[in-house]
Amino acid sequence: MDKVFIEALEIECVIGIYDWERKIKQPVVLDIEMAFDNTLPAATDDIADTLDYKAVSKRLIQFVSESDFGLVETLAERCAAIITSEFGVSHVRLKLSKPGAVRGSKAVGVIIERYGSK
Ligand SMILES: Nc1nc2c(c(=O)[nH]1)N=C([C@H](O)[C@@H](O)CO)CN2
Repeated sequence: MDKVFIEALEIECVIGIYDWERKIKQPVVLDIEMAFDNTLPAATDDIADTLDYKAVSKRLIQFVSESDFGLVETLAERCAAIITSEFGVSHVRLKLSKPGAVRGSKAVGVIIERYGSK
């Protein structure tokens, strides 16, 4: 399966279940793999025939930076839903990391895979 990927997209947002976390912004990092067909854009060399990683990144930056969920699970699910519903992606694997959330770890978070209707 061909994939477009976005690696280590860091975005600041309100995220966390504790009172002190509701008052600050913290970074989350997204690693995303999205199914697509590489053969058509490779034949036409036209951005209109592919999944534009810049457009996906801009949409997620807008959404995540304005979000204020408690759990990383909720934020990850909502990001995956945007990718499948708004960009017509048939399969997405999304890793959402929260660096520095647990002392001694590099990051914690969730990895989810979701399928779109297309
Ligand atoms: N599975 C999860 N566990 C925890 C979460 C979470 O979002 N999902 N969040 C927290 C706190 O917000 C933590 O990140 C603060 O350091 C704890 N466990």
